[in-house]
Amino acid sequence: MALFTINRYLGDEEEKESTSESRSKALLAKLQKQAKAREQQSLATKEQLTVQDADTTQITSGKKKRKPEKVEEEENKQHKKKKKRKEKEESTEQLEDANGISVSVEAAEKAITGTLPKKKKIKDKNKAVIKEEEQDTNHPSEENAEAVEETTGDGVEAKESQETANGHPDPSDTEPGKISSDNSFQILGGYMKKRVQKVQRVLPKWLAEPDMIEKDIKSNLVTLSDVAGICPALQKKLEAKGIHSFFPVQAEVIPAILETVNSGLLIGQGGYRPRDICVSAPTGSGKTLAFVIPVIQALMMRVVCEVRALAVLPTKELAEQVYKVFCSYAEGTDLKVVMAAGQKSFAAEQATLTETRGRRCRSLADIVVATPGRLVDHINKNESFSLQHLRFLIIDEADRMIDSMHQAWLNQVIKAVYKSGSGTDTSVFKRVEPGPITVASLSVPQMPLQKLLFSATLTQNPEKLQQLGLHQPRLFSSTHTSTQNSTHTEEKFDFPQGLTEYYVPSTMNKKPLLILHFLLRLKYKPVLCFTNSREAAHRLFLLLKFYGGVEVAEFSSRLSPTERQKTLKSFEQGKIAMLISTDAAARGIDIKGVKCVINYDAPQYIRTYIHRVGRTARAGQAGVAFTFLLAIQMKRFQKMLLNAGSPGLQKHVVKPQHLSGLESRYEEILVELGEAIKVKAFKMLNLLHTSTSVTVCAHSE
Ligand SMILES: Nc1ncnc2c1ncn2[C@@H]1O[C@H](COP(=O)(O)OP(=O)(O)OP(=O)(O)O)[C@@H](O)[C@H]1O
Repeated sequence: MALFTINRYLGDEEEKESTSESRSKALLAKLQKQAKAREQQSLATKEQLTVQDADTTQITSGKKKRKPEKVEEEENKQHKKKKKRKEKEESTEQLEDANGISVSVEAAEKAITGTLPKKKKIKDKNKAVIKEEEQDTNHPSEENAEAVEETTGDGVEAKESQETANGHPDPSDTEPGKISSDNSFQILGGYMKKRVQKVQRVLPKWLAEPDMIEKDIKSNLVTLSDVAGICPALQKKLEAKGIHSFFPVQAEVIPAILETVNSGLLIGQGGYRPRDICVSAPTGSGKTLAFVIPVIQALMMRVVCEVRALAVLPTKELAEQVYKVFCSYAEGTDLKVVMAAGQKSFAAEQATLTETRGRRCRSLADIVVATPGRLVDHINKNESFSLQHLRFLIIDEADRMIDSMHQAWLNQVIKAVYKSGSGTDTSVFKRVEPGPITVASLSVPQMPLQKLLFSATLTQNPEKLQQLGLHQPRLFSSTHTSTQNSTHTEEKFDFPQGLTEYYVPSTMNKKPLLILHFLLRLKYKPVLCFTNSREAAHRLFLLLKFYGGVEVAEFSSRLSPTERQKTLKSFEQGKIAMLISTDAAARGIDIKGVKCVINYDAPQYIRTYIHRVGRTARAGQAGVAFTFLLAIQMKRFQKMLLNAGSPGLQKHVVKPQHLSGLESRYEEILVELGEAIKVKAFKMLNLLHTSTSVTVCAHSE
């Protein structure tokens, strides 16, 4: 007895037949029937074609009835012209034939192939009809001319072939804008201008629906004990440093990170890899503590010293700032924090990172704070530097760090993290670069690497974020981006609550007087003033220094890292009334007590603006920002701020009489400055000349 019966469906008729022979017979009969039907159909079509060719006038009149009067008139005019042209052509053709001087293309083709092309055959038939009619009437009517035109050419042929192929009329005949008054060719596209449909912006769910962070710091403080998971020792330390409650971003993000280490550092919650965390919160909202506290809390019970947390920042100054915060909270624990940002020589940094005794290397750091360049140097040149136990990768100023991805620093870090992934290691420290989840990949738990991203202007561009290779990211944000009706491409950002923004209409010549007015007459000190280039910062610094009256300093790449460090310290201590800086101090720098930011040169990009003005109004405090705008910059700047979600930009007009008192001294200063620059340039030239001649002498010796 057969175990299985396979039934094949062969149609209703076949189902009735039981034997295979009868089934195939039935199938054959069916196929024959179909073939016969098709034969008959094609015969009928041929007959129809002949009838149509013979009686073109009838078809034309039938078609004509369907056309509106205006179209008909237009067509008649066109056809009259064409008819005349055709008659002319035909007469020349006939003449040429009669004289035997020229041979037409069709005749040549016929001579070669023995047949005429299909289209030409129809055309010839029609020509014959015209000739007959001409013989009859000697004056062809407009109707006849139209009939000739309508039945000749591709229009009819295409229509017929379409009808026979599909069994439906050609839709191009019924579509407006596609009917050609001249059917000798077929128009494929319409003339109508169509509005291009805007593409709806669709964000991934994690970006579109973030965990919301309250914007108002002051009215949303959370007491330290209300945030779960922080040990009493750390709470004490916070209080000792004047932190009595957490800011909203800290109250949301700290528990979320601590939750991912509930089951220990080696595996994520429930054995799963923890989700990466992205935080987008305004400048000065306390993002640094939002990662420092949970990382210290998670690592403080560690037994072996290995690099478990790595914070990457774009500049030396920022790295140093974050390093100091880590150090202050790691104090009293076994944790060792090391900075690798190029402040010291490579060898000196290497000595603080690793130690080699005999053939054994060991890490001297639990937490490393680095800039991308130096980090890559240590990965490539320091063999003892290992990231194989890295648990947290913190990327601060994440949007800026994405822009520096061309340096491929992240790839190098990831490579170093999964370096030991040979597949033979079966310990819990085994690390294999995560791929698609399979039973095999889940069978051995491995220590996860979790990325923590922070920025005040985190990009919402999924394409850019994708470069970071995030794992099921979770976003904490104070701005909600609606996915509904969001066809615009502008990104919205959050501005600090205590910030008041002004623009000051100005001209190029008035800008130096304006800055003098703000510095000498208004009580906004200390002021942080931004220019768009280091040359501009230096010129302005010289001008204000020559003018005198207040202490000013410059901050740019013109200074060495040590000079910059000193300058920042003096500014923080209140020894400098105005710091003139390039965008080197625009991001992340936390200087307490900055009451006012002045954009001497208007920033070109919204992100630059947000970070610059974010140096004031920090930690829920109040602050003002002024931007000097030339008339030509006004419209674009206002639009840029409006699109970014600025709460309001106000106009601040400085009356000319306020500046007039400063003018005479300013003129004198310009002369003095010119002299000084000349002397300086002369000295520089002299110096250059001496050094060149010394070199030449040395070479000649
Ligand atoms: N809970 C808190 N209570 C009091 N002050 C705090 C608290 N948290 C942070 N601060 C202070 O707020 C200031 C700004 O914090 P932080 O530098 O972390 O801001 P940020 O969000 O990183 O800013 P930016 O985006 O500009 O880098 C710092 O001086 C910090 O000491």
